[in-house]
Amino acid sequence: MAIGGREGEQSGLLWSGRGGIGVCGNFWWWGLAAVRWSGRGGIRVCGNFWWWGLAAVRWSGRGGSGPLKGVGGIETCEGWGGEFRPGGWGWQRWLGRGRGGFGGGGDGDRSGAVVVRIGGQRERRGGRSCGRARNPAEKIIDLATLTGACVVALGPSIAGVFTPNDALAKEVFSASGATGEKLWRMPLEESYLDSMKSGVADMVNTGGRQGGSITAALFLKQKIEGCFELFRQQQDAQMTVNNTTQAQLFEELRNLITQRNHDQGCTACLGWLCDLPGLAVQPARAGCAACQGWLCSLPGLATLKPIYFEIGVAKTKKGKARGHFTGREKGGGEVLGARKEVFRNWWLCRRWCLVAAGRLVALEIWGCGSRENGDAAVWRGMVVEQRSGGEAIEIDETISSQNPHNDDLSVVGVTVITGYLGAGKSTLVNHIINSEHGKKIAVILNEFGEELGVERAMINEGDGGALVEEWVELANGCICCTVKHSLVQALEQLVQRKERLDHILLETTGLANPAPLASVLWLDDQLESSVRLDSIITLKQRDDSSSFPEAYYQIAFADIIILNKVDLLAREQPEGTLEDLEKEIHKINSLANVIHSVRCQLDLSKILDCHAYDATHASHLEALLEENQSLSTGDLHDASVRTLCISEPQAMSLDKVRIWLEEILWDKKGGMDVNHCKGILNISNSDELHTLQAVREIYDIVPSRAWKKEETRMNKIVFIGQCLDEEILADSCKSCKFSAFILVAVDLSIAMNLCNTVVP
Ligand SMILES: Nc1nc2c(ncn2[C@@H]2O[C@H](COP(=O)(O)OP(=O)(O)OP(=O)(O)O)[C@@H](O)[C@H]2O)c(=O)[nH]1
Repeated sequence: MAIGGREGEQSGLLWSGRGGIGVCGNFWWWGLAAVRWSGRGGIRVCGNFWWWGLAAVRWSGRGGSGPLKGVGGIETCEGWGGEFRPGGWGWQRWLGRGRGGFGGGGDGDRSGAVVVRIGGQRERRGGRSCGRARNPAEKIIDLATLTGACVVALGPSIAGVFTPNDALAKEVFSASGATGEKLWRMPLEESYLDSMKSGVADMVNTGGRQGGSITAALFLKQKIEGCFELFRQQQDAQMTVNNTTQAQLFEELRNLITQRNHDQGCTACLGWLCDLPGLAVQPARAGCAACQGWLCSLPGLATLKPIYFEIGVAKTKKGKARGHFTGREKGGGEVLGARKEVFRNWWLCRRWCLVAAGRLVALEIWGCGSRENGDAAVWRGMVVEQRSGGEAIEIDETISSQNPHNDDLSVVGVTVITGYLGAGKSTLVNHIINSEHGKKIAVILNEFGEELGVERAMINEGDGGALVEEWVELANGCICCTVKHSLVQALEQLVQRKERLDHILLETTGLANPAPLASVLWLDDQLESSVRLDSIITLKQRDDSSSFPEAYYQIAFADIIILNKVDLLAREQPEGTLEDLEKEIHKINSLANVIHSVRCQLDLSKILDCHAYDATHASHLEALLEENQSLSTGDLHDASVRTLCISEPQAMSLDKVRIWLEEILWDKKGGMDVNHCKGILNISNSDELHTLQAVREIYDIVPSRAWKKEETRMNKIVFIGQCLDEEILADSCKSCKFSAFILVAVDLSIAMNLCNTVVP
């Protein structure tokens, strides 16, 4: 995107690309071999500058005397991408959308807008603080995969170019002519913006499948425009700090850190971004520059209070100062278990990304976690590092602030009740609310418009309706697609009630696919959300034919399957039918607990408070995996949904497991489509058994308990999905074995050639 410069100003060029933890963290740590599909833009930019040596980068933004022309900005999207947050995908889970999405929509990569936006601002700030480049970058080239839609349109060898600026297009095309890189100019069809209207965010981040790369580009354009004008106005006001010495700047940062009011920032940045001069593009109360209020207005996300986290500073052999993860809480004890892993990974990622930027930089580490006493907390540490290898300064003020919203941390379990048409969902809801359990239960019903009120009428809520604390009807669409936002709002209202609920039942339509619901409800423990996904229950009856794909998915994602109407089965086909049905279910999902019932009359302890997605629930998971030891693996190339179990005795590297899983879950390695996945892992250098859970592309690996002495340490993973290939899974799994050697491969890209050719 080109941003028009001021009169008389020499223009700078900013290369921008999105990076996330799956990308940059692994990338810098494990080498380029770990590059993920998503976020490659960031990698391209990193790669260019890394290849030539960071010393070559001139942050003046005008080429200067360095061999590279331009400025590289790898912006790491926190909050909206979820990738940088402790716990990995937690934020996305809440948002319930794809990678990097921060408007209300399905696809990711649009966070490039924020990348470009903040990147542009930071470059300006970087220039200012170094006292060199007073001009901002006037041209920005954002390298983005645009969710891959451009590859669908143009194939793998031609890159699409979107810009409203003909001069910049000409420049880029002349560079492409010189380098032999193939580019094709794509239209920015403004009328497509109509498909991106949102009732929740300022716009959705995707217009759907059609014209996917165009709507992605429009989204970027939309977000960038206006921002720079605002920034320019602010910059004028802030020029006074241009000549600030570095010592003053440290002081300035230190003051900002200690003085700011964290209640003003959102949980994406806790005011860090919005308070820094030049980054506050809008008032903090409306959200900071990182999320524009989108994250902080979501339920459950504005409930964290910050505390301080210790970062050590050491000198490298070359005398360069570098911060390092100490594993200690400031003034407190050791950070343990899941949090330690989470923070360590996050730290690695953040450190590398920002140090790689090679300028005066504030390194920051923060994240969400539970303290042992149950308080919600955000951990924060900060190191300010000098650009050219000078002394590092550790800022050691402890930051603490009270959180007014976080008095009650009890979490309400949500049971999703799904099942094909007429399978008995309402019968089960009826049974639950009419049973003796002493719980305050709310029911969320999802109905299509024409059925409005019918479902509710069919449920007998006792005399005067006293048995149900709250009814919420989500009409006019299926909960897994069109009314997902209403679901979030409904949950928010329910958990904010004065009187706490004990449980929420969510009855879907017969055609719902539970996967998107799981991604909305399955939250990170660290996020301290007020709701948690307790389990997905699927009602199954004999007549649910396998020819209905929804019925397949409902079984594949289920934690509990109620084989209902067994009275009819016994009456109509007494011999062997029940066993056959059970076998059929187990072929699809051998991890689910199958319960037989007549009119859903069953023991509630088997279906409520199952904690199927909790990190602490390892024993149940282990038992399930034990039963799956002898799974049949025949007939594996069949496209139907089925279960496959692989095991590997040797310890695995956690980072490699993540890379491996992401290739399977995100990139669909070997054409496999994994719906659901559970496992226990033997992680190298750890005495704890780790559990793995995945629903679609969302996954979680957490340490669960210490390995027992008498136990044989083992990795065992069960996959449920389509086109599963045991050979590919087992072979590729071997690549996760812990090894001290790392292969680093360097990928030269289109961006690399262009970067050296485009004259800013
Ligand atoms: N014989 C028999 N009938 C049952 C059983 N369970 C439910 N039914 C009946 O099956 C019919 C459908 O049950 P519902 O609970 O309404 O099923 P549902 O899944 O909510 O249906 P939809 O919302 O239309 O998808 C009702 O007439 C129930 O009385 C059972 O175990 N045996």
